[in-house]
Amino acid sequence: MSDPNLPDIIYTKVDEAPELASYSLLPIIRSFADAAGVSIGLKDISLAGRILATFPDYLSENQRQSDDLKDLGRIVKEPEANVIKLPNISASVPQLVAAVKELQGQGYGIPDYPEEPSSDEEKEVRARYDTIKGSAVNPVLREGNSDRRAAGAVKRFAMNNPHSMGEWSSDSKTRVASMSGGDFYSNEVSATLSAAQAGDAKIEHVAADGTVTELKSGVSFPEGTVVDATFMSAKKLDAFLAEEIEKSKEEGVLFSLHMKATMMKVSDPIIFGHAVKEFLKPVFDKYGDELKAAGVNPNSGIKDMLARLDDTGKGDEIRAEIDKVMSERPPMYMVDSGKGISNLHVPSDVIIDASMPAVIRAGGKGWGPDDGQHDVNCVIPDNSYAPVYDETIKVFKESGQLDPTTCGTVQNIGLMAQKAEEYGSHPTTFEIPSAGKVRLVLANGDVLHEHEVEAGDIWRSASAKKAPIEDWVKLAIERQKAEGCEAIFWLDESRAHDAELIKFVKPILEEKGVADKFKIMAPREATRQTIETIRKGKNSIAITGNVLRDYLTDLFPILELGTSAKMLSIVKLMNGGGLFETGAGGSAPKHVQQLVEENHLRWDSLGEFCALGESLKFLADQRGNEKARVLGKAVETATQGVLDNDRSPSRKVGQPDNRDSHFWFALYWAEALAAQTDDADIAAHFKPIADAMKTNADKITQELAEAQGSKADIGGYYHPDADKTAKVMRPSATLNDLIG
Ligand SMILES: NC(=O)C1=CN([C@@H]2O[C@H](COP(=O)(O)OP(=O)(O)OC[C@H]3O[C@@H](n4cnc5c(N)ncnc54)[C@H](OP(=O)(O)O)[C@@H]3O)[C@@H](O)[C@H]2O)C=CC1
Ligand SMILES: O=C(O)CCC(=O)C(=O)O
Ligand SMILES: [Mg+2]
Repeated sequence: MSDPNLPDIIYTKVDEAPELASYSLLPIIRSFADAAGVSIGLKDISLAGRILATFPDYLSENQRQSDDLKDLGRIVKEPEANVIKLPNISASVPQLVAAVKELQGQGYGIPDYPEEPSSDEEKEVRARYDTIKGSAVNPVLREGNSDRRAAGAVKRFAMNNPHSMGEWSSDSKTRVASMSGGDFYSNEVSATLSAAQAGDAKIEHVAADGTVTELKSGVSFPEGTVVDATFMSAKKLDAFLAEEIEKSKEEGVLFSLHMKATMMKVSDPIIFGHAVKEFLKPVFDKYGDELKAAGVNPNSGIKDMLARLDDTGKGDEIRAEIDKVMSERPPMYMVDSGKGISNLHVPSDVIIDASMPAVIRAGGKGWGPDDGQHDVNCVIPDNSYAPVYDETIKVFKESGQLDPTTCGTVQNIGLMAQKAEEYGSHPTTFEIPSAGKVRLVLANGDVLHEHEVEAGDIWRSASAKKAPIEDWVKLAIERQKAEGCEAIFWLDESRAHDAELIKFVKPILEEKGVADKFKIMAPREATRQTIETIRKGKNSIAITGNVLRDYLTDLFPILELGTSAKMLSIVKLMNGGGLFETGAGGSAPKHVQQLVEENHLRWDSLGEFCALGESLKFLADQRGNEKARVLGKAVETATQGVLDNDRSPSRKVGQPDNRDSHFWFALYWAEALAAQTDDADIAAHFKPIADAMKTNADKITQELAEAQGSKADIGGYYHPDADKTAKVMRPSATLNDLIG
């Protein structure tokens, strides 16, 4: 083994709801694994943890913490890697700023986040914070492509216990709006590099007067890399937004914007900022200078803007103007209508992968400022992937919503390894300072791509390396072979990047003699075809690029299972290790609020159970650890037990929650271990534990129930107090004794 100190399995410390759940679940996992000699390590990839690890020079000795993300980034490249990754916060600027403030309040002397860095020191601090911002963990850990699907048992359970689905009617006014040109889709160019073109490339801006400014150098492109470049025109974006705001009003629907400001951390907050400015245009026209002087950055949303109004010296006047403009605008899609939090308040509140499926599942309805449900104009400016939602909505209007009791399932094989596609585009995305050209110059001096741009345009280059692309096609072939069902490469031959990928895909399929088993279809056509397939009760495999991986693994699970939390999410690391992600959803901030207010945690850990089972099985296969196999098989039985006996958490206070589901999981796990005959020692160890858990089941669930109903103090949001949180999340003394 390359690293003798590597634990058998590494679990991850994260944020928000999944981290709260870990306080209860991880002690159970550790105690069971320990009995079978399987070691479980822990690495901190939480937002707060990453901030502290980035600023050791600002902290006292005992406050410092190791850079676990860096360690993990190394570990996932080792063949023995076996990591269970829970979802962490991909922080928007407001989230990052809030986390910094909380840590400062706890006595950590870290610097403020410089919104507009001017001195060298501020620029250095800002550069460090920029490494923490947005999707900063996944691109590092995902050194493999993605395989996401619902386990058979989970899908069967959903068919027998369907979630509610809103009804779609053919006269719904809900629709998707995208730009008619000038977007990333229409400006994209792409090429695959030859050996002569490989090496370190650079990106340059050439101003109208010929001045050349280097935007980025040392962008490493090995031979065979697919290199794209594209831009979104700021002018066309603004005109489009203005038109859609007007149209929403005329059509009597809610205005909504769906972006991925967290994962697409450079481009999407800028697009979000354009929407804020356009929606409040009269305010910015009138008070632009004052707002700028007060540090208002539209990319951070209306909430941040409101908080800074008093610093303008014209707080009341501007507030009145905002209210006036809002009353003239179409009603906005709300995040929390009760608290007046709109779609444009915080860039990370409405995240497209979760938000669009929610609208679609609800029959095309969103919440308006009047606390009522209405049809929505779903604005998704770029056309690269918007057609998926547009077509889903069209199909549902034509022939109704899906029936979860009969529909088949959509699995996904997603290209994401080694920062493929948009994941690697953050350092090569720029808001253009002045009109001119942007060009991408290769190591040999070739100008590979060039665009005429104007000030404010958003230019970006993304790339995908050859080895990950080939690995992705092979993974798709394996999966199709295992399932024998329809398999579609969601690639659009009229899109530059996709056309390059198709040049890789076709020869591999031919060479392996499986070309007849696969279709290649543009996202819109693939959406229709796939929905038709699953409507007939059959299954389909969607083989997609990185962004569609993200979108589809929320969209279809939310329609089929009611949530993406129940997905099995496996990343076969390219160097041989395994990364087992828990579910396909996020970190559910709403769930934390509920815990703090009424001590009920509705987070469903089914994703964690599935990942644990896979991780243990992988340990057994990879290293011949037969005790891990015994543990892993029993995890599957326990997961089935949680489903069969309806032990998943409920949404309402006073009913069993996340902690109850962990107790039942532990009981079923112990029973399965006691009952198995592959390892007598393990059976003997767990027999008394299983018996004691069963005998005390009433007492334990009683103790858990008594904890609910009042406020819970966990001593922080981004950096909760470990002792307080453990106390809240482990309220049953009887269970704690049994776990030991
Ligand atoms: N690191 C990662 O892999 C990912 C991180 N994120 C991050 O997570 C944060 C929140 O993202 P958001 O888009 O709101 O998505 P979430 O998936 O956290 O939340 C959307 C909704 O999904 C439901 N949900 C998700 N997971 C579970 C679960 N385990 N049990 C029960 N219900 C669940 C909840 O619905 P309800 O409230 O109706 O119960 C929740 O409110 C952001 O910071 C984002 O960047 C997002 C995706 C992946
Ligand atoms: O990397 C991110 O920020 C989000 C990832 C995500 O949503 C997903 O993988 O489903
Ligand atoms: Mg996602």
